[in-house]
Amino acid sequence: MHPIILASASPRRQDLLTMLGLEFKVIASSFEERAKLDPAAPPAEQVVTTARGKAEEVFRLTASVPETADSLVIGADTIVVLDGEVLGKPADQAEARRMLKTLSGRWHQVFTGLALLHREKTLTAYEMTRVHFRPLTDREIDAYLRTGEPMDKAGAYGIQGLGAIFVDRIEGCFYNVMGLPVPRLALLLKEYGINLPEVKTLVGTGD
Ligand SMILES: Cc1cn([C@H]2C[C@H](O)[C@@H](COP(=O)(O)OP(=O)(O)OP(=O)(O)O)O2)c(=O)[nH]c1=O
Repeated sequence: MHPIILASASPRRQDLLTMLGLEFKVIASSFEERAKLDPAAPPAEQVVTTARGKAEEVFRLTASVPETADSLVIGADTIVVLDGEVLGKPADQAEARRMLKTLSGRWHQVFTGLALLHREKTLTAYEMTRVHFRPLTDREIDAYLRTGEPMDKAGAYGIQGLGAIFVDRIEGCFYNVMGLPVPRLALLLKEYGINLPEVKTLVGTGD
């Protein structure tokens, strides 16, 4: 099995790969995320381009070293999109407050792009999840900001954390919002011969 390298500093992404029972190393990518992006490009293209950029930067390091030349490098990128506006990680509290106010009481989309780079094959994909926030009061937003949770997350919220109290509807993959579309990633990993444990259906197998 190819050694897996996660090109991400995101603790959520590390948690999700661990949840899948995968062994992997982490080499964070310092790829300049948004600098080179065409802001008019479709969100799916933006997250795939950025995920690929993150993975490529790490792949260049690992591919040139014999011990890691057979590695499979995984890059990911998550953005929140509302009315066509991309909400990345907030620059400061003021921007986080503005993001949460615009998300309040409305549907938005979360896109995560994936890039899997191996010397023999590169695969990319993206997933989109629709998330609805109930209306938020300014007091709730300020209290949430004081927790610090918004600051390292696209759209200034963490659905897997306290941000869960804002979400009253979701359509699509939950883990995609958190930063890794797990079902889609499992399908891509099969293309590299990495088959996550077969989950036997308990009904009707008899064993
Ligand atoms: C919407 C949402 C985003 N996020 C996180 C996932 C990502 O870590 C972050 C989006 O920023 P990213 O740029 O995708 O990732 P990152 O900077 O955290 O890590 P790296 O670039 O090294 O891979 O927002 C949540 O944890 N929960 C959520 O509900």
